[in-house]
Amino acid sequence: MSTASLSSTFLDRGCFLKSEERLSSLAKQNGNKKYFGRSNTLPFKSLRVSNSKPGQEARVALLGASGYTGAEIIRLLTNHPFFGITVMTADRNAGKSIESVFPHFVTQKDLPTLVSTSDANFSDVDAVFCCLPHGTTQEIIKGLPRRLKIVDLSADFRLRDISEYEEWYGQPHRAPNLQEEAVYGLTEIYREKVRYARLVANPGCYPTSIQLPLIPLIKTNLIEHGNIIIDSKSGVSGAGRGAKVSNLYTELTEGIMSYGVTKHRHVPEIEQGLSDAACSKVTVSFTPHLMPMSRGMQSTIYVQMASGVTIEDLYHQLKVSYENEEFVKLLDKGIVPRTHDVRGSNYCYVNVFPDRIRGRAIIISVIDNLVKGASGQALQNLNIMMGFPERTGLEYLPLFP
Ligand SMILES: NC(=O)C1=CN([C@@H]2O[C@H](COP(=O)(O)OP(=O)(O)OC[C@H]3O[C@@H](n4cnc5c(N)ncnc54)[C@H](OP(=O)(O)O)[C@@H]3O)[C@@H](O)[C@H]2O)C=CC1
Ligand SMILES: CC(=O)N[C@@H](CCC(=O)OP(=O)(O)O)C(=O)O
Repeated sequence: MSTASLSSTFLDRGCFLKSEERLSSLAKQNGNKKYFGRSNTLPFKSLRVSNSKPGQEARVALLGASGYTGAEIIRLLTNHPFFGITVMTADRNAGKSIESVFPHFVTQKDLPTLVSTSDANFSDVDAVFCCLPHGTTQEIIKGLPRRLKIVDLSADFRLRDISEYEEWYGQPHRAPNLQEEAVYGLTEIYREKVRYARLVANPGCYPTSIQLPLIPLIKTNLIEHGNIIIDSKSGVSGAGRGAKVSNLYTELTEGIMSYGVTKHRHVPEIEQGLSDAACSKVTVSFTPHLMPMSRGMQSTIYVQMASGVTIEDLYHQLKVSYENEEFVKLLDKGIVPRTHDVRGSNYCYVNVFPDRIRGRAIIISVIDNLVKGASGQALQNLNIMMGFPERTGLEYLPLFP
């Protein structure tokens, strides 16, 4: 596909802000291949594209670079032609080089040394990925210069209702004014709001895997709103890199563990998104499980179809909703989505199956919790906020097996 035809595809889809001339010149600088067209770059192959020197296009600060989602953003940005990382922060690991924390970055010699967040200098920064634990993030983001575009991966700005945040997260909200301007970054659903946002609250991994298939079906009244049962499973990287007894190999291997039963903090986030789609309050039964795998997430969702609706209607609606989307794929009928098939990629694979109980359907959705469930979607959002094509730096095929 030519540069011109690809860029007009982006224009048609409303995913593109730069002028054609600028795109062509940027494409030329990159040998016309890293940025345009589909790359077959293998996941985990660490490449630094020729013009991605820090400062050349957009300068990024990465807060929480020594955590799992921070590392995943570094990996994705090594293949991004327009972002350079100028600041990286850590807490216990402040003062270290990134390769001493993550030896898989040994080839990335031009990454900055980790500093503590309080020592970070934002004068050479245009945008921030905030990969810090929830609860610490509001204070830190409140202190950042207002000219910065921010994508926050924590849960601190996801719930519009401050009292709901305080109830589910057990602490006062420390930046209620910023909450008002935060845009919820489930990209495929809120793309136009993301485009003009200064602060994006990146969705949780479970809510991403659940809302992507359910929102189109709820919006079109194809499923009952009062009878949604969600069973989700996550790889252990979803819990972060911090040491916890419950994440020890011995506690996890050869077993499955339900947790947060009846009270997981993603419930209000899921219900907020589904209620918005329904224009009325939607409640769900949701149980997450920890699986003995490092990354990957599956949500199996049991729904009651509305009166007169068939499985064909559900399939057709998902097809129509996502046929022009790069990162959400409805599989062919009968094909079961597997976490293996999206590993290391920004894809969400979905399918819908008729239950043997008349009138019910089973939806299966898979993502990589660290990519579409966190860092990949965060980059997708920042690309849009900065006017770069949405899939830049995200064109990784899944790593299989
Ligand atoms: N893991 C996942 O799949 C997903 C995670 N998220 C969210 O993204 C955020 C980051 O998650 P993840 O990368 O997994 O977490 P990690 O625990 O792996 O990393 C946390 C990072 O924050 C730093 N940090 C910890 N405490 C503080 C503090 N008080 N002040 C400043 N920095 C601090 C850590 O530094 P150091 O290591 O040096 O101590 C580390 O760099 C969390 O809010 C998480 O809930 C969202 C979706 C999915
Ligand atoms: C396996 C595991 O522990 N997963 C995390 C969710 C990861 C995520 O999406 O977290 P945030 O909402 O904080 O961004 C959990 O259940 O709390």
